[in-house]
Amino acid sequence: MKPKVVVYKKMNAGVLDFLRETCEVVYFEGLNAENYRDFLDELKEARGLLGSGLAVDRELLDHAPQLEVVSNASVGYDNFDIPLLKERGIVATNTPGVLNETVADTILGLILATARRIPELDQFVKAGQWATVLPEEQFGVDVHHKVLGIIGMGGVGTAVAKRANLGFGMPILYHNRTRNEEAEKLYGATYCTLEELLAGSDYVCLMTPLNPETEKMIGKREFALMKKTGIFINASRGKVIDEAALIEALENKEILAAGLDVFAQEPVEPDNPLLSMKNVVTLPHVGSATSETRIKMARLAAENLIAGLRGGIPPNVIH
Ligand SMILES: NC(=O)C1=CN([C@@H]2O[C@H](COP(=O)(O)OP(=O)(O)OC[C@H]3O[C@@H](n4cnc5c(N)ncnc54)[C@H](OP(=O)(O)O)[C@@H]3O)[C@@H](O)[C@H]2O)C=CC1
Ligand SMILES: O=CC(=O)O
Repeated sequence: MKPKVVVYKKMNAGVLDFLRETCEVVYFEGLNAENYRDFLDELKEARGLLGSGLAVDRELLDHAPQLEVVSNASVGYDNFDIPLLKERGIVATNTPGVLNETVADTILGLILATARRIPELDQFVKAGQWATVLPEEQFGVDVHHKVLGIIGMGGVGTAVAKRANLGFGMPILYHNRTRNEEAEKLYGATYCTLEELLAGSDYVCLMTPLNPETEKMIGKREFALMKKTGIFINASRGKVIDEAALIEALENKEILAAGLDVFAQEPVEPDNPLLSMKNVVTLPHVGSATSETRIKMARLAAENLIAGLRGGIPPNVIH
């Protein structure tokens, strides 16, 4: 008998067919108030769960007594209660690697858009306000050859360093808990403390996972350490920063601008002060959102799920 798996996120048809070769798939294109009860009912006999973003915690797991594998179609797994999954012997997996280049493209887009004020000037032109040669107050700042600090030089961080260093001639500072020799050798990245990075960078790019150790790791003290001309970029998770402290730093002109793909609450509340700041460029958590990359992530998530259900060690098991 094929193992029953529940997919709770819109999936590419080819990936669903691939899953159906070995599994009985119950498919929810998305979860909402109407179908959530049915979803919980389906979990009763599910041996696998595949999607992203849903809190896989005690409340959910209590509805899923047969669960063997939870597979995220994302690299971040802050939605998983890892200690509880371990306690229950449930294998957890994610999708690192396949999205690095796409997310790095998005981050370079945020850096350029913020520094050169592209969305703001786009609005200015479209509103018919371009009447004369632009005054200096509307100029941007250079990106090329400025110092980029990367907090979290992992898969995505290294792909950002490659673009910034080889393409834009940017010297790279980075901070991790451990050294990244590849980034040092290939992109001349210099390892430093968090404080040295914040004080020495023109652009600070945050790319760590969200976990109890990193939650609010960037707050009032850290923004105060940045240059007044510094630009802050976050594509990790909104809760890795103290969002109120970022708002304050921008309001008090302690930093110049910010580019954000992620927020403490998603979708972001319409009255969040960040949304009314001209010097803040926002995206709706789309770091990896190209069709090509999302298919690769879905396929990898499906492969992880199947490997786990077969009793093997999936390629991307979370330890
Ligand atoms: N906006 C989007 O669409 C996307 C967001 N993400 C987010 O970005 C995160 C990173 O992705 P990815 O690069 O693939 O992950 P990796 O695991 O490859 O890299 C994470 C890096 O963060 C460092 N790190 C972890 N903990 C700390 C800490 N306490 N202090 C300093 N550095 C730390 C790690 O180094 P070390 O262990 O040595 O400290 C590592 O270099 C994901 O977990 C996800 O939350 C990822 C992809 C897309
Ligand atoms: O946010 C996206 C991810 O893959 O993590």
